[in-house]
Amino acid sequence: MAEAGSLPTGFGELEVLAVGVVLLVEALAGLSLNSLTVLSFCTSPELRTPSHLLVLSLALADSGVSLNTLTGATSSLLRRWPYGSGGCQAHGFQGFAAALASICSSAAVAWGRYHHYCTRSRLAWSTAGSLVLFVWLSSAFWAALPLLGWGHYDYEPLGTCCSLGYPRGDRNSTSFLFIMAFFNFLLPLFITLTSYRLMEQKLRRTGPPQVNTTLPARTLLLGWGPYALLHLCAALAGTALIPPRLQVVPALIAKMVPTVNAVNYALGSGIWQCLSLQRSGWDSAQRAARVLR
Ligand SMILES: CC1=C(/C=C/C(C)=C/C=C/C(C)=C/C=O)C(C)(C)CCC1
Repeated sequence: MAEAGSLPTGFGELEVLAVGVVLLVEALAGLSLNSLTVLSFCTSPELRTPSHLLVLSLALADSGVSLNTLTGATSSLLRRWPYGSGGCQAHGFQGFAAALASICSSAAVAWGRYHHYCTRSRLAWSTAGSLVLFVWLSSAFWAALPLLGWGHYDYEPLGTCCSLGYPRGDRNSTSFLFIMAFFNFLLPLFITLTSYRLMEQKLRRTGPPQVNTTLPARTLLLGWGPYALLHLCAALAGTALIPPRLQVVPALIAKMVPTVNAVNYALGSGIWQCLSLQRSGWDSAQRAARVLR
């Protein structure tokens, strides 16, 4: 990690500043859009349905990713990590748990939509609730393992954020990477792809589908795939051949996912519209009250 006030090796002054600014923009966009989604749920009773519960879980996970990004942005702008090694472990755990919850919640939303459009039965509260509980417990479980010695958390190349450390070429971290990636990336990606593919086939007969069936899987693949690729390269060949500047890119791409998700899921399923409809409802009620006074 960089000493206080000095630049991390491989980075210039302007680059550290640029990464800090990009992280700040990503964090603020992700936090504000996902807070809007959470606010819509709190204020609109019509959104309190089992399928929307899955979207709420995704918005909460994405808010967690954005909050983690905000910490990374502020320390990048400070050019040092001010919270010590305990803070690094806590930051790594929080960001990784939120990232896994986001990936798995996307798969849960995809399955929920498949259930909604392709089966005749309604999604029950107990099913949606158990799914959300499972997603969060499983994410916390996988994110706790590096704290317990399987895998590890470490500083990212810039030295101002912490995340899952690269495999060190030993069996411990390599086995963690492959098993974790199977359950938390490949499996959710498969569920997402299959659910939307089946939905497309079914809905093609009844007209164009009402939801975007390609963007969620693409977001998972393009948003989190570079992280997976970087760690895979590190496991197979080490990081000596990957320039530090290139190692920062997957994190910058992944931290854009909360914003893309908020726009796709909330806008696509009319969640923010509920908020604006309710506002206009309040406005007209207030206007009516003023007329009556
Ligand atoms: C290695 C690896 C992954 C790593 C994810 C990480 C390291 C996420 C960290 C996210 C953070 C810190 C977000 C903060 O805002 C994935 C994508 C699960 C896919 C499988 C391989």
